[in-house]
Amino acid sequence: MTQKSPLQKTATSFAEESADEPHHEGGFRPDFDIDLTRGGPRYGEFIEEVRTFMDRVKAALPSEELVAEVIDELKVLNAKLDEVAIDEWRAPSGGRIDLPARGNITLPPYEVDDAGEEGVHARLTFRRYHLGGNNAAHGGQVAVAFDDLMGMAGALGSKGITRTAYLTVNYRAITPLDTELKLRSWVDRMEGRKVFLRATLHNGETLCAEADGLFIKLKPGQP
Ligand SMILES: CCCCCCCCCCCC(=O)SCCNC(=O)CCNC(=O)[C@H](O)C(C)(C)COP(=O)(O)OP(=O)(O)OC[C@H]1O[C@@H](n2cnc3c(N)ncnc32)[C@H](O)[C@@H]1OP(=O)(O)O
Repeated sequence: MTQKSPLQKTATSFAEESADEPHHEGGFRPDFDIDLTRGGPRYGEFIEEVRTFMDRVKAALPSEELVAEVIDELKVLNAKLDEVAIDEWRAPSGGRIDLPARGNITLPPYEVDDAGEEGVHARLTFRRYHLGGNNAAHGGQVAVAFDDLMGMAGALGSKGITRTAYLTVNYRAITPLDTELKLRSWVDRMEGRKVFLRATLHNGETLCAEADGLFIKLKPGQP
């Protein structure tokens, strides 16, 4: 890979700065610049197909026969993937920071435009599998996006590994599906291990939701 994304650049410098600290076996480990070749060059395409599958499942009215057929095919695929299951630290899903949402299938697919101590700017699109009702994103999915991208801003802003203590989301307007939205998250202030964060989610000029959260910097070894 010749060009690094903003998140890769920041994660690399974060990992370098953390290199002298005691190895952290708890929380989220700071070794972000790990092998981005895991899963191979088509891993992102694989994750995208999984997301498309979830969209199709959410939208489908399948016949009894089609349900049976899909079950049989899924059983074959699940058995193949079960053979290559590995621990969370080495699985590419969630660790491929070169891919949308780090290749994590449970996150709404986002692209980070800018990430650093000042905060994170990302674009994300909720889609059919995130449906709450009437073409709007499920509020829990909005909270997932805030949690992850505020956690990222918290980690980069505090140069530490943080966990969410509380997260308050205010839903201001419908969050549409299949629309590119902008999420911004930033550290508001820090008090010792307490990292207070804020975030906004916009559809153009419309504020869809905003959040404030407290993330706690973990002590070495803390789960
Ligand atoms: C580059 C790639 C990046 C990649 C970035 C990837 C980002 C992923 C982000 C995902 C983040 C998550 O979802 S994390 C998963 C969801 N969260 C969790 O499971 C956390 C569960 N809770 C816990 O583990 C714990 O309660 C902690 C760690 C949050 C805090 O425990 P602790 O470490 O023992 O700290 P504790 O002494 O209790 O509290 C420290 C201070 O915070 C205050 N405090 C603690 N909790 C609260 C609270 N809910 N509300 C108010 N205040 C609180 C205390 O009063 C105290 O204040 P004072 O007396 O000092 O004033």
